Amino acid sequence: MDGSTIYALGTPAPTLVRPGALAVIRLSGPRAADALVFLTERRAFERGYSARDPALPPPRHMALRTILDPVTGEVIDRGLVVWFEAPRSETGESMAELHLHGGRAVVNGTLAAIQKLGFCRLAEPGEFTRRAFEHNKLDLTQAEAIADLVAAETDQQRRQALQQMDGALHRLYEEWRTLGLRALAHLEAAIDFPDEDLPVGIADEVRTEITHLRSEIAAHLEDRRGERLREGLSIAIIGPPNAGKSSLLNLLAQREAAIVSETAGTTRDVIEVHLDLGGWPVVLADTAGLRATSDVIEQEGVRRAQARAEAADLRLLVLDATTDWRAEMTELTARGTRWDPTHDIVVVNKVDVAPIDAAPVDAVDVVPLSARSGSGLPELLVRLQHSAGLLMEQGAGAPPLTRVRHREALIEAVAALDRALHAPEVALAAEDLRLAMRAIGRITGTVRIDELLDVIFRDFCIGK
Ligand SMILES: Nc1nc2c(c(=O)[nH]1)N(C=O)[C@@H](CNc1ccc(C(=O)N[C@@H](CCC(=O)O)C(=O)O)cc1)CN2
Ligand SMILES: Nc1nc2c(ncn2[C@@H]2O[C@H](COP(=O)(O)OP(=O)(O)OP(=O)(O)O)[C@@H](O)[C@H]2O)c(=O)[nH]1
Ligand SMILES: [Mg+2]
Repeated sequence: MDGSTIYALGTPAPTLVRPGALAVIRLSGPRAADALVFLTERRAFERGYSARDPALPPPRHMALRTILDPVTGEVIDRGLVVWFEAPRSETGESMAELHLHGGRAVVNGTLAAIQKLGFCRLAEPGEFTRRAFEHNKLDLTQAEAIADLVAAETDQQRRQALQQMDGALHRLYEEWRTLGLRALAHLEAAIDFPDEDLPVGIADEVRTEITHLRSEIAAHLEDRRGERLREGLSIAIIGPPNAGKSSLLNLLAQREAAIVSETAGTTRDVIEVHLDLGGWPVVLADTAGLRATSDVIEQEGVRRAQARAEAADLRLLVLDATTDWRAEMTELTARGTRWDPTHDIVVVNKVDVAPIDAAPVDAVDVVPLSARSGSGLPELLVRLQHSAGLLMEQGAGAPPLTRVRHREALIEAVAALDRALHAPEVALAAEDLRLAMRAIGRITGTVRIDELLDVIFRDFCIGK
């Protein structure tokens, strides 16, 4: 950190067409209070400023002030201001906030006025949060949770981000580090005070500790719910050509996202729409109808459809009630594509023209639907939410893994623990255990790597 005082607009930049009602500018750093006084008190420059200056409201109390250009004295706005005295602030530094009217001229005029002070600079993306990290207000998993909270589009994403912001992952990973460091201390004791009567290699009780730690981390790595929740549950709509897959996508998306036509083989590319399914974020993909074809472009479409069906968390098989859909269903669910009967769903479409008997087929439930009239949609939504819940629901247990960055570090930790368990010498086991703990420490930031911090905070928005 460079001891500078930084500033940024914390609300969206006002545009000509869309000014905000309000705009908030935040400052952080040793001269935040100076800036606030110089921006609100005409004679501050002349009389010399002190922390007792009446222009400065008591910490954490909002006050109404006239915002002035510090050089010309011109009035820019009349707004509310707050001062947070270090270390009781979001960043742990002295901070000031200006709550302004949201117009372009007001915001740009105030930003220019702050620049004119000569002792503040524009914040880089994520720099406020980074300073909070530097002042131990939060660890890296909590900083990442702030970015997730800002990006959260559904209730469930918000809940997960809040849990992580509250330190759930921080506590879990620090607990593992503590366990590992304890085992390491035992190993080091064995190196320092070798027991001549004992065989070389790690003692049984340390082995048990490491094995236990390894299995906890491995179980955490198995769990994909947290990542799914951040990225969205991937649902693939698949089925034979002309069954109404694109019609169903449009119905669920409530817009004409995909082209619908009576020609079989209309959809070739994968078409994605993002939905909020009762709090679960979903990426719904329409795909090309699955059939053997000599059309090269359609063949590529079928290949993409199959790849998406394979990769998806959940498949929605759409069949055409006016055809021999039972045979089609047996064929597609039994072979051809990946099929998971616990949460994948079969939809039989066009029941407006060909009503069906909705009894299960080969013990698989079918959902009758008319994408045209919308009948059957409520039942389908219930089924979809149920399946999403099965795939995503998190119990009261340990918090789930949420990021590839964490996953990669934990995979590295497990590999190092495995090496430690098989090490021929205690000293080598200790070194591997140390590497495992370093990998976990990188997740929380306890083990600090500057390049990593740059990468993490670069993805934040400016002003966060
Ligand atoms: N106006 C405004 N609203 C905002 C923010 C902000 O910076 N300004 N936030 C920006 O992220 C979020 C709130 N986050 C905050 C986190 C910590 C502190 C803070 O003052 N912490 C002190 C005191 C804690 C206490 O009194 O309990 C500290 O940690 O020492 C303030 C805001 C959302 N809303
Ligand atoms: N009667 C009736 N027709 C429907 C229904 N849903 C879709 N259709 C019609 O079926 C035809 C095919 O619909 P699409 O949604 O394009 O079918 P698709 O499965 O995406 O077809 P491909 O992209 O070619 O694989 C269109 O003419 C639709 O209007 C329905 O519920 N009832
Ligand atoms: Mg289609």
